[in-house]
Amino acid sequence: MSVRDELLQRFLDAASRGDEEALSLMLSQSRELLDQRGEQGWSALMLTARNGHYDAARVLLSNGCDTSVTNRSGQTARDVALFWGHRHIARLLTSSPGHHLRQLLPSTDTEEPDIHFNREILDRMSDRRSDGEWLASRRASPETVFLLFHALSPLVRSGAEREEQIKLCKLRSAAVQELLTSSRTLEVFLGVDKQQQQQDDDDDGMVAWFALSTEDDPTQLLKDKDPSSFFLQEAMPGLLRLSDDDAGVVAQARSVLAWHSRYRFCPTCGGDTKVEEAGYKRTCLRAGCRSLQGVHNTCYPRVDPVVIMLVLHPDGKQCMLGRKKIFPPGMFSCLAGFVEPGETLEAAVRREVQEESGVQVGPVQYLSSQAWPMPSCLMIGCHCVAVTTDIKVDQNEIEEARWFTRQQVMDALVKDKRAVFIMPPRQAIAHYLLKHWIGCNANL
Ligand SMILES: NC(=O)c1ccc[n+]([C@@H]2O[C@H](COP(=O)([O-])OP(=O)(O)OC[C@H]3O[C@@H](n4cnc5c(N)ncnc54)[C@H](O)[C@@H]3O)[C@@H](O)[C@H]2O)c1
Ligand SMILES: [Mg+2]
Ligand SMILES: [Mg+2]
Ligand SMILES: [Mg+2]
Ligand SMILES: [Zn+2]
Repeated sequence: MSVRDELLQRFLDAASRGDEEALSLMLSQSRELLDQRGEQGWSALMLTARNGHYDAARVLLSNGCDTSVTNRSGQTARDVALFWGHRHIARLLTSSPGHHLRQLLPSTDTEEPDIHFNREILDRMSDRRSDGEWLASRRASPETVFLLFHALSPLVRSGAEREEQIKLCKLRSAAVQELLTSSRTLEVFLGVDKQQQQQDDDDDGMVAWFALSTEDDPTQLLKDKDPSSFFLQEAMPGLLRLSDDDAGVVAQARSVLAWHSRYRFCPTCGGDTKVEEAGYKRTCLRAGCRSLQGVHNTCYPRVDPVVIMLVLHPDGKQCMLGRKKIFPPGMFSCLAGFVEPGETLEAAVRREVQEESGVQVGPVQYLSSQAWPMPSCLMIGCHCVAVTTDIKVDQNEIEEARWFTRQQVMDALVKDKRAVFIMPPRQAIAHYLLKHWIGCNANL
C-alpha cells in the first residue's frame, strides 16, 4: 500500500469511527483527503452517514466537503443516511452545500450603519443640475453655502469642542464673488439642506450648497479669509477628523472634484471638454467624437467599487486580518481589493482573499457599504467564511496576515492592555465589520 493510500485509509477509518479530532487534524495537514473515495467508492462523509456520526459529518461539511459525491451504487451520503435510518444526518445533508459555513455568518438584519462619509445631509436634487436659472438664483442667495477646495483639500478650521476635530469653512456668497467669476474656479452643485427643506418647501427657502475648487494660490486666498482657516494637508487621516455631517458632504464633493482633476480631457479622443450639469458631466467638444453617442460613462463622475471583507475561520471562532506596510505600527485590518471588470462581488472577495492570503473562501455575505473619497471608492463590506486555513501572504500587497480570536478582537476593540493588535479606526468600515461580527456572539 502506498503512503497516500495508507493516509486515505486512516482518514476513512476515522470517519467510520466518528473521530472528529482525527478528521480535523488530518484535514489541516492534507485537505485533498476531504472528498476522496476508498476502495468501495465510499467517501468519509458517506461513512459518517452510514454509522450515524452526526458531529463528524459536521466537521467534514464545515471544511467544505462535497455532498453530491456518489458511491459505486450511485448513492450520495444523504441516500446512505436515509437507508440506515439516520434522519438527523439526512437532514443535515439536505441543506445546500456550504450550509454549515453559511451559519457562521452574522445576521444582516441590522440598521444601516451611520459611519463616517455615509451621512447625507443634502438632497442632491439632480433634476436641478440643468436648470441654469434656478442655479443662478441659488448662487446669489445670501443663505447659500460655498465650500472651498484647493488640490482636493477642503478649507477647514479647528473644531471648538474637541481639539482633534476640524470643521468645514462654510462661506457665503459675498465671500466668494471673485472666485465665482474666475476661470480658475470649478463649481459643483452639491444639493440643498434636507432639514431646511422639510421646514420650508418653497423653492426660495432652500439652502443650496456648492463646492468651489480653485487653482489660485492658497496662501493669497487665505490672507483675506478667516485667519484660523487652512486647507487640510493630508486626506488620510485628515478627513477622518471631520464631523459625520461634514464628512458626508466632503465624500461627495471630493470624489466629484477628483474625477474632474483626472478627466480634464476626453478619455475617448483626447479632445477638450466642457463642464455641464452643474459639475456632474464633462462633454467632449470635438464634433463626431464617439463619446457623444449613447451613454458614455466617462462623461460622468466615476466610482471604483472595492470589496472589503472580514474572513471568518471555518471554526467560527477566529477571523483573519492583515497589515499593509503603510499601516500604523500594530494595526491590523480587513483585506480589501478593487473589483475587476466582469466580476461579481462574491468572485472579487474570493479572488482578493486568495491573492493576498492564499486562503480559499466559501460563502460570502454582503453587510453594508461606505463611500471612501480617496479618491472615489465605494467600499462594499462583506463577511465570508474560509474553507482553507493556511495563510501564505502576497508580500507585495500585505506585510502580514493572521487569525485572531474573538477575545483578541474584543480586547483590541476596548483597547484592553492585553490587546495584541490595534483596531482600524472607527471611521473605517473595517472597524464596523469587526464590531458586527463580535456583536453577533451571544456569549460576549
Ligand atoms: N474604509 C476602509 O476600511 C478601507 C480599508 C482598506 C482599504 N480601503 C481602500 O480600498 C482601496 C483598495 O484596497 P487595496 O489597495 O487593498 O486594493 P487591491 O488589493 O486591489 O490592491 C491595489 C493595487 O491593485 C492595483 N489595482 C488594480 N485595480 C485597480 C483599480 N481599479 N484602481 C487602482 N488600483 C488598482 C494597483 O496596483 C493597486 O496598488 C484602497 O485604496 C483604500 O483606499 C479602505
Ligand atoms: Mg489585492
Ligand atoms: Mg488589497
Ligand atoms: Mg486587486
Ligand atoms: Zn472626445
